[in-house]
Parts: sequence; C-alpha cells; structure tokens
Amino acid sequence: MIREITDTTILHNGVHMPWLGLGVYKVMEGEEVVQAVAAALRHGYRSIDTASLYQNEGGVGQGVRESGINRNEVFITTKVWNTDQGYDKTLRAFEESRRKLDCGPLDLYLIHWPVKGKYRETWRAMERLYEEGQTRAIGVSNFNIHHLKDLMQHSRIKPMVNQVEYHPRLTQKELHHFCRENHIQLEAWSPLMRGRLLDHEVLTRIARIHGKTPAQIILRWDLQHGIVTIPKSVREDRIKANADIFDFELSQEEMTQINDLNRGQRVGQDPDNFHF
Ligand SMILES: NC(=O)C1=CN([C@@H]2O[C@H](COP(=O)(O)OP(=O)(O)OC[C@H]3O[C@@H](n4cnc5c(N)ncnc54)[C@H](OP(=O)(O)O)[C@@H]3O)[C@@H](O)[C@H]2O)C=CC1
Ligand SMILES: O=C1CO[C@H](CO)[C@@H](O)[C@@H]1O
Repeated sequence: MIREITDTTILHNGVHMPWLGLGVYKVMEGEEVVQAVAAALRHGYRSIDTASLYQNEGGVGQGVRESGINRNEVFITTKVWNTDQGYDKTLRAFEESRRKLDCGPLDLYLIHWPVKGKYRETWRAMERLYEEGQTRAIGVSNFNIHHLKDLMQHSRIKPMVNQVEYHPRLTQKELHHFCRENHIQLEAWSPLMRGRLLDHEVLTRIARIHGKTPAQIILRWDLQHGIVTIPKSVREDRIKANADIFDFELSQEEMTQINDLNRGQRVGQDPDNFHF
C-alpha cells in the first residue's frame, strides 16, 4: 500500500503550506511567468515561490489572479533581497513586493540570505509584518544551524520555514535534523540540481522500476523526507510531470540509495562563504 502524503504540511503556527510548489527563478517577467504560473495551477500546484530578486512578482500575481482559483487556495512566497535588509528597508521592500504581487496578504515572507549584521533587524521587521497580519507566515532561507540558533536567541518568533539548497548531492543531514527538532519546515531549492543529475544511473534505474522519470524520483524522495519542494520549469509537460509524484512510493532501500548520492556538493553559493 502506498503511504499517502497529504497536499500540505502544517507549519508551527498552524498555517498549511503545500508540499509542492513551482519555483520561478530565471522565469521572465510578463508572458513567460504568467504562462508558467497558469500551467502550474492548471496541473494542481497550489504554491508559487518567487523573490524580489527574480523580478517577476508582477507576473506571478497576474497568473494567480487570472487563474480563477480562490486566492486563499494558493500559497505565495516571496523574499526580501540582501540589499534591502535592515528594519525600515525590509518594511519598504515588503510593501513593494506586495504592490507588485497585488494579491492581498502574503502567505510566506522569507529572508533570502543571512546577511551578517543585518538579519536580526530584518527579522524584527518580519515579526512586525506577521503580527500585523500582512503575511501569514515568516521564515528564512540559506540559514545554517548557527544562523538559526542566533536568530532564535535574539527574537520572539521562531522561523516557520528554512528554504535551502537540497538535492541528492547535498542532503544537509544535520540541518534537516535541527529543523525537524525545532519544528522549522525545511524547503528544498534547486531540488533537481538544475537538471545536472537526471541521468545518474541510480536515479534512472529507480525511475524505470516505478515507471517514473528521474525528476519525479527526486521530488518523491523530498516528500518522503518531509521536505517541501519547489522545482522550476517553464515547460508545461515538465510542470505537469513534476507534480505527478503522489501515486507511488520509494522503498526504504531506494531512499537509502538516493541518500548515498550525497557529496556535499552545491550548485549555488555557500551561505557561510557568500559575499553579500
Ligand atoms: N532561496 C534561494 O536562495 C533560492 C531559491 N530558489 C528557488 O527554487 C526554485 C527551484 O530551483 P532552480 O534553481 O530553479 O532549479 P531546479 O532544480 O528546480 O531545476 C530547474 C532546471 O531543471 C529543468 N527541469 C525542470 N523540470 C525538469 C524535468 N522534469 N526534466 C528535466 N529538466 C527539468 C528546468 O528547465 P525548464 O524550465 O526548461 O524545464 C531548469 O533548467 C527556483 O526557481 C526558486 O524559486 C532557487 C535558488 C536559490
Ligand atoms: O534565489 C536565488 C536564485 O539562485 C541564485 C543563484 O544561485 C541565488 O543567489 C539566489 O538566492
């Protein structure tokens, strides 16, 4: 029998967040992002991950509004960029993102990177936005354990989500454990390693066994690890296929074989070695 996975995880403040979302980094503002969001919502996605950095919040909002789906059924995440960190600047950046999205209160607002000397102040602004009901949840991105501990020691509200690079080559075991213990939902960015691992023999073999694609195998592996996943695509066939991951189950042995692909290898920047 297939272990059933519900559509959403429940964050520590009780808010439901879909396990699967569409990532829109490098998706062009305008027609491209509007079409990608429309396709995702047509194929059952109920979550979109953007950022002010991606410069496509306007099209994300348009895609959601034009979908005809109730706004409260779609979960929208955006992020405050590094140069906007600090208390006042974060409040202004939030206002700008919300104006572009034009979708009412936000669902999740994230600190994009842990900018040293800034992120505590940024978080104070996020707490205010949350308490004012302007965003239903707040969280962080690219935070390592020491950043999370520091933030938790110096703030009132614990982040609800930590979005980090996570895929079979970077399984972030300690961070995952820390987040689970502290009820901080881990979310995987670049879950498909930007397409670089999809022809790996372990993944193609497991994919053949289940009649699935290697991408679907990775995304299912995320779900079975209790990790929210946000693959990006602008192709409708891939958007559709990437969502078709709720009708099969990886065995424990298959999960282990995928875990063993870990090499601590990144496709993006290292948060402890990032020059902001
Ligand atoms: N918080 C942060 O710092 C970061 C957050 N993110 C978020 O995470 C999201 C996902 O990460 P991202 O870096 O985009 O990379 P992904 O790992 O999602 O990979 C996206 C790439 O894989 C291709 N692809 C998608 N589906 C398939 C498939 N089924 N088969 C083959 N190729 C496929 C896409 O091409 P195509 O579009 O042509 O299908 C694209 O080139 C981002 O879009 C963004 O929202 C990403 C980086 C950093
Ligand atoms: O969200 C993001 C998209 O990818 C970029 C390049 O890796 C990251 O820097 C950024 O955090």
